[in-house]
Amino acid sequence: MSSLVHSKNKGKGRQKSGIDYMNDEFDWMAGLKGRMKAVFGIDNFRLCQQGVCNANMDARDIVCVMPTGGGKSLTYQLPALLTPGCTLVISPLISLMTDQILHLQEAGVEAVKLTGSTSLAEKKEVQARLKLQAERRLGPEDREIKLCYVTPEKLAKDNSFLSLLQKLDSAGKFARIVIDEAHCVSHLGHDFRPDYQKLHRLRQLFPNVPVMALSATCPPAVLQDIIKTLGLRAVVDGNNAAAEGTVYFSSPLYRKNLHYKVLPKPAKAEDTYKTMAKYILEHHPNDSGIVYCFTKKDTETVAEKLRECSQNQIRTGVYHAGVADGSKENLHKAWRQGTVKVVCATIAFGMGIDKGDVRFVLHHSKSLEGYYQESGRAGRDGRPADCILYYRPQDLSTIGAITASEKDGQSKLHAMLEFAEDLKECRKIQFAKYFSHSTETSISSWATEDEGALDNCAHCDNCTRSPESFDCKDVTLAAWQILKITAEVQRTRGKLTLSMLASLAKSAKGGTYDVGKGKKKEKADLDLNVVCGGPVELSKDDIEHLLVRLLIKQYLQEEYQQTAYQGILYLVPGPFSPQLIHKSRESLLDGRRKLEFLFNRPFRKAKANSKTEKAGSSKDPNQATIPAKRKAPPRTKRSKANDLLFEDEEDEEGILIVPDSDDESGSWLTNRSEPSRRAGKSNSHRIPVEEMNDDDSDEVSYEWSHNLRDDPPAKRRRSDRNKGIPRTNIFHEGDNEVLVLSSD
Ligand SMILES: Nc1ncnc2c1ncn2[C@@H]1O[C@H](COP(=O)(O)OP(=O)(O)OP(=O)(O)O)[C@@H](O)[C@H]1O
Repeated sequence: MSSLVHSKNKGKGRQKSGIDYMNDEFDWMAGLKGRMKAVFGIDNFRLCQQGVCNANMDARDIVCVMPTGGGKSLTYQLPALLTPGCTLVISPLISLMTDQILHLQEAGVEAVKLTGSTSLAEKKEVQARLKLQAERRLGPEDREIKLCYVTPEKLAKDNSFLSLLQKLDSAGKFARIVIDEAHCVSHLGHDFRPDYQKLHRLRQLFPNVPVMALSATCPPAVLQDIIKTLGLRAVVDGNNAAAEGTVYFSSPLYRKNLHYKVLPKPAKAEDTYKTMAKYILEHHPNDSGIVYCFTKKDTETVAEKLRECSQNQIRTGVYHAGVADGSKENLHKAWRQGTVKVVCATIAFGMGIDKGDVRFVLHHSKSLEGYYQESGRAGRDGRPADCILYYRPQDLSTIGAITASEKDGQSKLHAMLEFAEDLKECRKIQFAKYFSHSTETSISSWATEDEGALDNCAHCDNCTRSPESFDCKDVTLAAWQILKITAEVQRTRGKLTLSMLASLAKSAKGGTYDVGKGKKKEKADLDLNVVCGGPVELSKDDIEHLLVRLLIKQYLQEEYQQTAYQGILYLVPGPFSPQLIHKSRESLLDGRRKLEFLFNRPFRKAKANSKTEKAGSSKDPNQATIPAKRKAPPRTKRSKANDLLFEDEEDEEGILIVPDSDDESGSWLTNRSEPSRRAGKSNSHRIPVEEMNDDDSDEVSYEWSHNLRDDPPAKRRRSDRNKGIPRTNIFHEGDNEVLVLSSD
């Protein structure tokens, strides 16, 4: 063990079978709690913090997995104050360190950082202080450096710094090595960093200095990789730990105070800015928040537009990798002081950003991983916060083109679309299912002390959605028509984007579309009466949502084409298309087999209202987003068996019948016409699909009230025997039900 004098095994936490580090009877507990209150202003430990602090005080090697914003920092910062010597914290991002150090210095803790961009003078000063510490030559006025933050790159390259650490170790002044974001060690993790792999040297150089690895995401394979790379011993349970081994702690991944919602994204960018500004002014006029954007340019545009749309009431700032370091630090300060309220940022802003009172995070995400991760920046003080995902079906085309070349980009986008299209299943359960599948993290990680992983959260948009706000529609015929159209377009070597396909399917008789490429491009006619017996009798919004659902269910699939200027995503018949398309129109109508999805129920607004829309109109889907009261309705414990064992029914002829329980679609876009009005407009002539315009005199919108709703009647579905579609199984892991998603 470390040459430091630790209170090892002095406490009363040692049980017969092992040490229960969650116990509060350790000798150091009063000291920990006193400093926690005095320095950090925190009264009580949360999640597994107490156990981790105890194991830390006991000089154990530790792996701690806690959700983003859970409070990992306290688990090493607090013990560092009560342990002689300096704790080394390896952290991947300079913004992360800057933020942490600002906090610590404000609290009167001696914390420093050494990175590639540290000035020579500062570096010399820090090293001189550490040297004095190592040589035990600190004067009565000198204060020990308690926490020294470094980047892995710095550690890998700077041998003189390593030698200084060795001196500290020899003097018993090297308290601990903390590796933050430890999943970066593993090439199996989503954020592998080569310099993290070099950290294996630390155990060789400092065999007696305890190591602590922290992460918010650590599936079993990544955990094994971390243990191996860092040279740690096998893990032992923090509640019942053997005297040897790496003490392992984990906390539920679900944070109750985060309210997840998917909101409709208007078709036009200008309208999206207005929608966001309105949302902020109505629900969070004085709160801090983050708007995550895709590109650096977007961050600047959004920041400017939010200011503009709110007549400068929303004070915005910009953060992305291209912002100069000095400006970043200024932004951090302004944000923390509240002179900037809303940061418009790329994902570069986030890791380690520790501002407790972020009350909302707005996303336009391309993956559930991103949405979940970035949502973690909200509500770190434990108070309620909103995590909004803006979505519209056309995101498939725009985001799909961006992610087409990314590893797993398509499957991640599909998962995100499925999440966004879902009007019924609790968001927490959706996350739990998705992450247990995609990261092989046990689904029990989503259980809290009082709630099972598969219990409804009772406060997300789907849990609070009014049953009057959506309809279940039989779209068997519409789906058949769409597939007929795509088959015909494919036969003639044409291509249609989601928007073009929706317009074409909706046009009264048909339209034209492009066939061929470049100079050989020509127009082809498509007569809907001939191809599929007429136009699809759904609104264009509903058709767009239906297209996404058909894509998710593999009746359609994407075809990506890269031009000199841009990537374009087309929709073409998918692997399951033949199952539906070979039916005759008449046989679809016999009612025996149905394809049903949920759609948001539209309501009609008078045009005058839409133009002079007043803040607070309860009918506006973008306004009634927050339940009037945060009070969660009595938790409805769904029957897990009923909840989870939905399986796609497959009739004897092989058509998938999708029950409404989890295959729903919603139509959220505003400013669109209804079928009847649209039909009246374009009967007489054919127009190219790109030119079709669905503007109409009345505005159709959708109710967006999130009232308490009854649980949907559970339906059972048989297994989808088609390749690639996950199946669900449940078994028990301890007291928890474990859901396993597998593909045939
Ligand atoms: N026991 C507690 N009670 C109340 N607030 C706490 C507690 N522990 C930590 N916090 C606060 O929670 C916030 C998040 O803590 P922290 O930055 O350590 O999260 P984290 O787990 O490191 O998240 P990330 O993975 O994003 O870095 C901080 O503002 C911190 O002060």
